[in-house]
Amino acid sequence: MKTPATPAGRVVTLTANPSLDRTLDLPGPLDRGAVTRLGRSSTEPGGKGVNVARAVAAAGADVVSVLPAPDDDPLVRALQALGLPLATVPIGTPVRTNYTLTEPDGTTTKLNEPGAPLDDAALAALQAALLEQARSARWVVLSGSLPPGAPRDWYAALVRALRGTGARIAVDTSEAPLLALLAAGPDAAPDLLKPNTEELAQLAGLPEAAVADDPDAALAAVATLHERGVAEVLLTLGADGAALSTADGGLWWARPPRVAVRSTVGAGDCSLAGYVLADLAGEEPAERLRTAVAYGTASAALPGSAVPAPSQVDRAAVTVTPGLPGHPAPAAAAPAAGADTH
Ligand SMILES: O=P(O)(O)OC[C@@]1(O)O[C@H](CO)[C@@H](O)[C@@H]1O
Repeated sequence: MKTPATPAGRVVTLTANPSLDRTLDLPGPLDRGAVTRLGRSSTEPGGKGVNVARAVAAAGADVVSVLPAPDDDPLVRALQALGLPLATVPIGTPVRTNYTLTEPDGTTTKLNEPGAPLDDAALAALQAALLEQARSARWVVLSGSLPPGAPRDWYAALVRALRGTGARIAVDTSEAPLLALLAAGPDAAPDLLKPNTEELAQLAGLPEAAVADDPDAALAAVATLHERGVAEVLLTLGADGAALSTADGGLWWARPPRVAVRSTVGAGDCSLAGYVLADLAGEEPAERLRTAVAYGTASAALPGSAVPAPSQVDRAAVTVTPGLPGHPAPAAAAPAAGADTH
């Protein structure tokens, strides 16, 4: 496995619903109804696109994070302190706070607020800021839930508007915005979609276990995404790593090493960042997948929403094989390395 070249090209991320991520470390299993004395707690800038941007920036690549927030919001100040290039659209409502409860065995519980509502003017300003930044981009990453006020098919409208820029488009979302995106037709299909098994099941109209436990069902659901115009599907599989399926028939599975999981929050975002970084470095699909899983694994070993530096990412420890040989069911109970439940 050769050392990847330096990533070349600009990445733009959109986080329409950013967050401050407040992580509460529980001393034991969550005791519902009781008073718990907390150990460490911390607050980090978050939101899926923000996490992708932070990981891309940590790798030294050119990135800008587009998001709505008041100019003096703690999220903006935290990202400025990290030196992350920002294109913010000012709004009047503070950024939401999302809560993460982590238990000593790695179990992670997320409590996400709905987010600051965006009116039509804010949505138009956000789209304009995105298109302006995307003009010089190799990749545009649209990530996370949509805030109150955004139409559920907004990502579809953005993909259509972005097509003229020539940038490759990745989308990572769930529930209604995901369903609306895939229902919108091939002209709204992103180049890359990053579902986890829960999101793939939402798309297939099946319970999660039906695709998580049955590779044939998962592959059938992925095939329908290609039929709807999605070129590449990066399917994150939690403890089992990830699979990459390409519209020209390529299929690989990457298995992570086992590591002690601190927090799975942001592991999927870091996987997506790794994939994009490898693409910017000119890597072939199987190596893009390897890098994605290495980044997701490194993220899961870090606390809260922390993103890994390249020195913490071990690509050589990830095994990539064609197809889905001996595909085991993802661990249902205990989260493990690379787990992507959030
Ligand atoms: O509510 P959404 O937008 O679906 O997800 C938001 C969020 O859970 O995603 C990130 C982890 O992927 C966190 O930084 C953030 O709190």
